[in-house]
Amino acid sequence: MDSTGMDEIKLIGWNSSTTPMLLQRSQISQPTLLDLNFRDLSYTTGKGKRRASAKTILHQVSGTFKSGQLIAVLGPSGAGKTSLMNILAGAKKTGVEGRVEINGSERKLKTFRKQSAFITQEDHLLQDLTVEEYVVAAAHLKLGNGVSESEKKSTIEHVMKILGLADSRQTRVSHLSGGECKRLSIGLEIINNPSILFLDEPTSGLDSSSTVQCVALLGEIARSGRTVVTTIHQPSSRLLGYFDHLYIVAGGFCIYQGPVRHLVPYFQSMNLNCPSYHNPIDFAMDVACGQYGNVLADLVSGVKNGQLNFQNSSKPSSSHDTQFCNEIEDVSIPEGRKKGVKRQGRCNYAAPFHTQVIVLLGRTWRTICREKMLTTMRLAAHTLIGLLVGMLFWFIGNDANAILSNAGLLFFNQLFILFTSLTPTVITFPLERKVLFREHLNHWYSLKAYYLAKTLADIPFQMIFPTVYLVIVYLMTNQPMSMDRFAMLLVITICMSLVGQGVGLLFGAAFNIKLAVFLALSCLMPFMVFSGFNATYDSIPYYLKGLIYVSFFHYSFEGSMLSVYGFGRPFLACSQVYCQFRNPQRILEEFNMDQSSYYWSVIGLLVFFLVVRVAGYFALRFKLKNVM
Ligand SMILES: Nc1ncnc2c1ncn2[C@@H]1O[C@H](COP(=O)(O)OP(=O)(O)OP(=O)(O)O)[C@@H](O)[C@H]1O
Repeated sequence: MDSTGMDEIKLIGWNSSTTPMLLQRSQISQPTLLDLNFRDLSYTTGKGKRRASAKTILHQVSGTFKSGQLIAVLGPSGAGKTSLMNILAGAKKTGVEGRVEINGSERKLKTFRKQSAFITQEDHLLQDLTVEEYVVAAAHLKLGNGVSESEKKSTIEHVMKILGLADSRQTRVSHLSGGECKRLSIGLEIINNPSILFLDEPTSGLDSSSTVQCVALLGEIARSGRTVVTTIHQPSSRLLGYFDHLYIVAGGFCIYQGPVRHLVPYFQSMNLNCPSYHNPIDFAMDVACGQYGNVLADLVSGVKNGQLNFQNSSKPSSSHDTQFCNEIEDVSIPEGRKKGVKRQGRCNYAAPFHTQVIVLLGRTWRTICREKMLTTMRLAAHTLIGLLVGMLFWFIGNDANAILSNAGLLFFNQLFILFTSLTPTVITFPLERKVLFREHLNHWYSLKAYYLAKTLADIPFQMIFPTVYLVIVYLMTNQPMSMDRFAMLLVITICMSLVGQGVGLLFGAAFNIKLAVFLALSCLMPFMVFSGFNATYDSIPYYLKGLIYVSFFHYSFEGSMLSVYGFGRPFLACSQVYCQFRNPQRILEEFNMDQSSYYWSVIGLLVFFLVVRVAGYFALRFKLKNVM
């Protein structure tokens, strides 16, 4: 490519309506040339803890995938294609043995993640962003501050044109078709010019025309020097022509590796003749499924389980010794190509930490604001429940005869705020986690940046909803008309909301939706019992007294009571002949709170907020390390 970037490559726009277009090469078309070589890869599930259930999915398979090639990984269902793909992409590490090399040297996973991209079968995308917003955010995160704004802009335009998404730039992801979602997923990953692209079933769910265009596009991406590895289910004969290299897996073994055109001769060399006018892949799948007898062992040894690359000779022979196969060449980069290879830099993210946080913050805010249904429902719930509670406890706040009811109201407030902040998070986060996993795996941003942005983005919403609720309830129940007391109660309520959201995040990070909802709600019960409302400190058995200090309900209830009855509040009104609790100090004594400090309650809640946030971060980190 010339330095002005004016070389042209022919790329096919994906829309069936568009004709092949000539697009200028930009920086996205000059990747580092990387050959991928793997030796004796085995993958066993259920190892260690559950030895009885251990299952070997891949059996010492080897192979070589070269740059500039479009490689299809094929095989019957359950053969181990996805497992192989996950391992090669670095998305699966547990239970894996063997060696993966890049240009002849052992793969360093951190560096490799920067050089490669993995597009999973399901498109885990944020549904409420538009195509343009998604691509712009990806460009800022993946190209970093080293690339000028104008370059980023031209790259964004280029990617959108290549993928035929220019007309859908203002369309939200939730409204895109399956094919458009797939194109977007590919576009987001090629924006920073990765050298190796892994795609798991990129054509699943696409119609035949979109499938051809998808594979043609992948072929063009490969031609520009990238190594493109994709799993695919039974490609048609027409589709087969786009692939350079086939890697066929059956029962966790490699039964063929080599060029597409040599597949039939390879089977012939094993006395397996593909019927005329038969799709060779259909034939290969039938063979792999055992429909032509027990020939898998011969096929596996024919290519030495992937160590050999089958090359047809001009004279077919029935023998299947190595005369038909070339030992896989040394994959270290030829001298001539080394010049074009960029130095593999230190493994850090393209964008600095603060840029990652700013971009993620903007993206998260947009998403939250656009989740109109959820946001409206939350606002409506806080308003309606506030009104209902206000009517139920109408004007009891200054009535010395309704002390227990008022204490119950203060306890309920905290309970309500906790659940309304916890539930949306615990339900939505397991889904959002998949987006995080995909983007983090593809080296978009660090987990720390994501987590900080997530925490900051949620804070305004955790403040607004409790404020709406509290204003309504406070006024309708006639709590003391003092700005200071209202502010103190509001601080406690917002802290409780933040704790609730943190608990939701912790459980949402660690478990799937069903388990997260069940466990989060169950685990809250003991905290609730030790709030000080249901049982006072004096009434709790001595060996359980310590638990009151680890209950954040205790701090929120105590802080609420002190806000309303503490700080020298004057005597309450009495509507009866005699009221036992006219003196607010007596009320606090009754609840064992006369010696308590409001400030310790706030500190207690803030400590909980920090603890659950940090625990949530480590739960995510653990998941990221172990799910992969
Ligand atoms: N974590 C796991 N625990 C137990 N078995 C597993 C696990 N992961 C994969 N397997 C099994 O390993 C085999 C290969 O799975 P894999 O998803 O790699 O197959 P595949 O070739 O991609 O199949 P398909 O084409 O149907 O997607 C399957 O039998 C699957 O049930």
